[in-house]
Amino acid sequence: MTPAAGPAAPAALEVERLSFSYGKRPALRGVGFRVMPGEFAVLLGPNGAGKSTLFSLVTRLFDAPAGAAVRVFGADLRREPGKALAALGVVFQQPTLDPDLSVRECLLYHAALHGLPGAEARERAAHELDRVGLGDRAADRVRNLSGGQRRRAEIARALLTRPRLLLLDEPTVGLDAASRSFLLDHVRGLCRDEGLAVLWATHLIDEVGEGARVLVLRDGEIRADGAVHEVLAQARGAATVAEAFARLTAAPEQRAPAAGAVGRAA
Ligand SMILES: Nc1ncnc2c1ncn2[C@@H]1O[C@H](COP(=O)(O)OP(=O)(O)OP(=O)(O)O)[C@@H](O)[C@H]1O
Repeated sequence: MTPAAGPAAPAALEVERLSFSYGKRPALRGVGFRVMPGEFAVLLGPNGAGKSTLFSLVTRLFDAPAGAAVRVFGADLRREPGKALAALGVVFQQPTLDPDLSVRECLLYHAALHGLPGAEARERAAHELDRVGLGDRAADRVRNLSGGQRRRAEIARALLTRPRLLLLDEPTVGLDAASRSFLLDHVRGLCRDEGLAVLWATHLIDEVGEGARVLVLRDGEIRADGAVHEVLAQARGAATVAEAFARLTAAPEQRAPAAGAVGRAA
């Protein structure tokens, strides 16, 4: 499915003038961007760029400072937090499943916290676990699952409440190639087939697939924003995403001057 929104439809996520500091250390500086329904948006940034801080603000773990705006499907996070957060699913960077519970129990507990009636919760849990290939592991304790299986269970859990916007903070860290590609395919399929909007934070360039929207974040600033070909152009005509990322995230003294003086990276 292509992004289904017409011109009047609100963005799934709209962030404006978002700044945040830990004490005197700025982590985000005037960040602004949108993610549209059905869009797979990759928030690409090196360690310390501000990705997790951004997630903490969008999920309201931290309050955004006055002057900033975060809207989820048009609902302002500060004025209508219940409405904004109801549309949101999140997979945090640190795993949050209880290792002593079974996979099914983890999902049902989450569903109960969100007020889903028992029968519906059981049906949705079974459906989501099937979709990530864990239907036959529902009764297993989380501690007996591999890292990749735990991530899949976390995604199944995040989808129980049928969010229209899913945030994933470096969901593939520590996973092997097969597990990474399974997760990417599953989530991209949800964007394409169900119109889910996704913000996928990573520092792994190869997770930017075809058709992705790319937001490059460094030192708390958006350095580039657009489709892959637009980001290559914004990086002074880079040939690859890797080259664009290297240029856009280089320290100031390493940035080559514009106007043709730049050679192609290997
Ligand atoms: N709780 C905190 N207290 C103080 N400084 C923090 C805190 N959390 C993050 N920072 C700082 O804020 C900046 C942004 O960090 P953040 O964790 O948001 O980046 P990130 O892009 O998620 O990095 P990574 O890829 O390493 O997880 C960094 O300079 C970091 O040291």
